[in-house]
Amino acid sequence: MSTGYVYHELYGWHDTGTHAGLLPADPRRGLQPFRHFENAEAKRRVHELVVATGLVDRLTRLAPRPATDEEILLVHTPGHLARLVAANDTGGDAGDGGSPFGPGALDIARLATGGVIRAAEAVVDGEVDNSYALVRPPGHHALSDVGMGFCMLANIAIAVSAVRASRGVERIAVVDIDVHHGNGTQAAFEDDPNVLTVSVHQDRVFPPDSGFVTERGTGAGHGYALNLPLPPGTGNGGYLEAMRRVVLPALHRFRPDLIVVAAGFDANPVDPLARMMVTAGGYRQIGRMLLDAAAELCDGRIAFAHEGGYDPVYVPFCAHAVIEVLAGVEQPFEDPFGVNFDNQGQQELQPHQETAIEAAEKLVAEIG
Ligand SMILES: Cc1nn(C)c(C)c1/N=N/c1ccc(/C=C/C(=O)NO)cc1
Ligand SMILES: [Zn+2]
Repeated sequence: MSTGYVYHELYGWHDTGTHAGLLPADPRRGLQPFRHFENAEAKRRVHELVVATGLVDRLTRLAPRPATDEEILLVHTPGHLARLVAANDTGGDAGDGGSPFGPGALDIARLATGGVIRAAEAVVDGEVDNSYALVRPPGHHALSDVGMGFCMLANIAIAVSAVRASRGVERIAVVDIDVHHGNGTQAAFEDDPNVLTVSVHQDRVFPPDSGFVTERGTGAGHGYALNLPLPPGTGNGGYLEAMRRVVLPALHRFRPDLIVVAAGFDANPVDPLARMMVTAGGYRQIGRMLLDAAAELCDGRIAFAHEGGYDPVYVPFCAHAVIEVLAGVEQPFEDPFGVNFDNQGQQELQPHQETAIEAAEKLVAEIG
C-alpha cells in the first residue's frame, strides 16, 4: 500500500494574526488579542507526530506545486482571484471579516490548493494507491466569488475540477467529515450530477443556516448533494452509524471513479469550534470504512485533504490515526486520551441522533 503525503513548511507560515479567536481584537468590545483559532499549531503538530512516530518513513512524499490561475478559475471568479492578488502585498481578509491573512498569503494558498491537486493526480495516475494532503489554509467553505470560514481558495473543488479536466475522471464523490458544513464544495457542484457531495456535520455551527438535509443540489444536480446535520454531542456511535447508513450506501449507489475526503478533525471532543465527541479511534474507523469503500468501488482511489481541526494537542492523534489506515499500518500508535474520551457518557448512538440519520438515509435511494 503506497500512500502519498503532501506537507510543506510554508503551510505553517500562513499568518492569521491576533484575532480574538474568530473576531478582530477590539478593546471597545472587550475582545482581547489572542491567536486566531485557525493558526499553524494543530496542523504543524500533525506533521511533527507523523515524523516523530516514524509513520512518515512509510509514506511517499509528494511535493506540492502552486495552483495556476487557470486551475483556480475553474471554480473561482476572476474578481475573487483579482481581490486576493491585490491584497497579496498588504494582507487582508478572504471575505467574511473572520478570515484574515498576511502578506504573501495567496502564494501559500496556491500551494495548499496545488498540494491537493498533486495528491489527487498522484492517485488517479496510479503513482500512489491513496494520498493525504496536510495543507493550510483550508478550503471547503470558499465560494466562487468570496472566501469565508478561514478559506481563501476552494482547495478540493479546484482539485476535483482539475483532475476532471486534465485526466478525464468522470464521477467523483467528495465526502466531507469536517464538523462544519462543506458549503463551498457543495456550491461548486450544485448542478452537477457527476460530482456527489456528502457532508456530515454538526447542525448549524458554520456557516450559519447552512447544511440542512433539505439542501439536495439543483437542476441536473438535484439529489447529488447530501447533507447530514447531527446534533451537538454526537460521538463515535452516531458518526459510525451515519457512515454505515448514509455515507457508504450513497457511495455504493453513486459508484465514483475517485473519492476525495474533506478531512477535518474538528468533531473531536476538545475542539474549540464545535461540540462533538469523535475520538482518534472513531476517526480511524471512519478512515477504514472510506478506504474499504474505495477498494470496492474505484480500485482504492481515494485522496484526503486536510480541512479544520483546531485543538493542537488532540488533532494530531486524530489525523495520525487516519494516515496510518491509509498506509496499512497494522499496529496503530496509541491515542493516550482515547480511554478517557471513550468512557464519556452517551458516546453510543442516541435516539435523537438516529432520527437525524434516518432523515438523510431516506434520500440515498434517490442517487442515480
Ligand atoms: C461566532 C462568530 N461570530 N462571527 C461574527 C463569526 C464570523 C463567527 N464565527 N465564525 C466561524 C465559526 C466557525 C468556523 C469554522 C471553520 C471550520 O473549521 N471549517 O471547517 C469559521 C468561522
Ligand atoms: Zn471545520
